[in-house]
Amino acid sequence: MILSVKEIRKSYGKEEVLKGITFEITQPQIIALVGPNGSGKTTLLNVITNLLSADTGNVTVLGKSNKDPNIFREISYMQDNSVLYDYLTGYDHLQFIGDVQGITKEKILEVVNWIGIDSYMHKKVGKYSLGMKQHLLLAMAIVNQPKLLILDEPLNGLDPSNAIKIRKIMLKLYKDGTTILLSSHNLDEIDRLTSQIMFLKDGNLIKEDISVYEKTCYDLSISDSKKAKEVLEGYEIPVEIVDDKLRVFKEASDLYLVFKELEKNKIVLDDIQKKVWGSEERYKMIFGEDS
Ligand SMILES: Nc1ncnc2c1ncn2[C@@H]1O[C@H](COP(=O)(O)OP(=O)(O)OP(=O)(O)O)[C@@H](O)[C@H]1O
Repeated sequence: MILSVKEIRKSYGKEEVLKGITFEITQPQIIALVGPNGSGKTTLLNVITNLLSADTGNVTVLGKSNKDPNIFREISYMQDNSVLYDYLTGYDHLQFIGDVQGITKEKILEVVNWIGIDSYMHKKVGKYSLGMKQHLLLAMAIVNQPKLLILDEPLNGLDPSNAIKIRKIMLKLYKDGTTILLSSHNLDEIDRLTSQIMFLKDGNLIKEDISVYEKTCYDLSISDSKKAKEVLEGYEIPVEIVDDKLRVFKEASDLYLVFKELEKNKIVLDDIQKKVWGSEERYKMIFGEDS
């Protein structure tokens, strides 16, 4: 078991932000935590890493309670840049982690090189751009070669080429066996990283593997969406009713069976629209178009 989160509840005053969050990560994977501003993503990540106490519930990380400080030898948490000290250099930050965790200078320099912060690691952080700070935070998070890497908005403030670079680094870490749990508002980047998404809505998690929806889908305007849904689900064709239309998650070449079944059941097809499907569409369905 990599991560087990059970029945976590957390309130600030009267506002209950997390209403009994439960999930498990059993296999190495990349998993994204997605939700509107203020939905509780940072609160949940802070509870998982024990920076914040939950009101009820418990968390175990790699078989140990998250209250055990030794877990930070095997996991890392990349928070926002408020954890950085302006008057220290990037290298000072890394060296401090190295000293606490017994990481060699060679290993630190290897990570510095890989993340590409060598040219400015001896400058004071107060002079860094937002993107430079994000790179340093990532270097600090991976220098201990964590088995579980938790990242709060790692792509925040990155231009497209740096977002691509950080994505490649995350994919390489995953390939080498690191499990990554990240929160992000950048749904396009998430689609390139993973299909495993946890949507945080009204204090509850909706956990989905969006790859089951395929990458394209078709919205069919038909005479009886409800009946068509029943019929097609009998053939294990993934469908959903959206605004009275029937959304079919199939490639064009597989639609023949759909049309055949509609005809057989005397369901009239008026219109068909192709849609490209990704986490953004799923987000809009869960939170509404305007969120
Ligand atoms: N220390 C605190 N005291 C009181 N309320 C807080 C505190 N921290 C967070 N909140 C409230 O809890 C809710 C969730 O905040 P949180 O920062 O976890 O959301 P988030 O999903 O990470 O938001 P964002 O996407 O904007 O970073 C918000 O309504 C916020 O105002």
